[in-house]
Amino acid sequence: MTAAHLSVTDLSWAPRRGGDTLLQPLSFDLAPGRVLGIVGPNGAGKTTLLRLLYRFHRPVTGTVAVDGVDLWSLSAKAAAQRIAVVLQEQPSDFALTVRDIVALGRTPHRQGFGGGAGARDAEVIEGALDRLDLHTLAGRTLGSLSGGERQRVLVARALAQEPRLLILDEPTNHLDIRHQLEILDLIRSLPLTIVTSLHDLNLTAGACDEVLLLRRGQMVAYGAPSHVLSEDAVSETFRVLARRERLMPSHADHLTFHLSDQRT
Ligand SMILES: Nc1ncnc2c1ncn2[C@@H]1O[C@H](COP(=O)(O)OP(=O)(O)OP(=O)(O)O)[C@@H](O)[C@H]1O
Repeated sequence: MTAAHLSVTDLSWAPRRGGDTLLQPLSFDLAPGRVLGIVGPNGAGKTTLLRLLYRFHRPVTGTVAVDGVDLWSLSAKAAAQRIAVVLQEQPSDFALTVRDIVALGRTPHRQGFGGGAGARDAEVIEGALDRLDLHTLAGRTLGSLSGGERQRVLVARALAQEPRLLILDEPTNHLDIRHQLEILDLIRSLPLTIVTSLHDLNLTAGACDEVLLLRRGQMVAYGAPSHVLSEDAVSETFRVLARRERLMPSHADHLTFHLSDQRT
């Protein structure tokens, strides 16, 4: 696996040309192998930004470049050879087995319509099943799995795509705390560049190298978690009273939140 360099310049988006701009121009640079967490209140534009990064939305202004190549200069297939996505929506292929679903990740690498699966495909699929510890579930149908197991299958499918950039939309949604920690641990261990939206700010601080804070379609801050997730920035962006404490003996920072209007 090779990690991508992601470079975003003056990127903005509106549903229609001349319509309301839902994402104001923003720029950032993510070095290969880094994990970026995108955080912000409901409706801040997290999913919109991710959709621009995986070439679902075409920018109104600006560019998304992966290893120096503008995504919109690539075919959809060539983009899918570089970028894989794990979305919140569960697929409807409930009757397919886990191995079938993971094999779908090879689609962008197949030659022509109905191109056959080679020995290398089989090797990559087994590797992805191994990494997500899915061998015992490989023959089960997706519909028979728990939400956490399904999430692992979707990550395995994304890895079978052999991307350089992996994008995840709220990968911890619907997972219990153990599975949340496991999925974030896994994300950290992958030798890829990763962009993920997350709601839990403490998990974000623990799992990400960089954080991008969005509010009403605008980038409020970008950088190290300790810098971006300050009490003031979090309080203002989420309209709460945020307090940061240092936990002992780990020395990790931990945010707690209160409704500000409870004190007035
Ligand atoms: N295609 C669209 N047409 C019109 N409005 C849209 C479109 N896509 C998103 N929006 C609006 O843009 C805003 C940002 O939506 P987005 O889904 O990116 O937010 P989010 O930060 O991911 O929210 P959440 O945390 O609730 O998932 C919302 O107000 C949403 O209704």
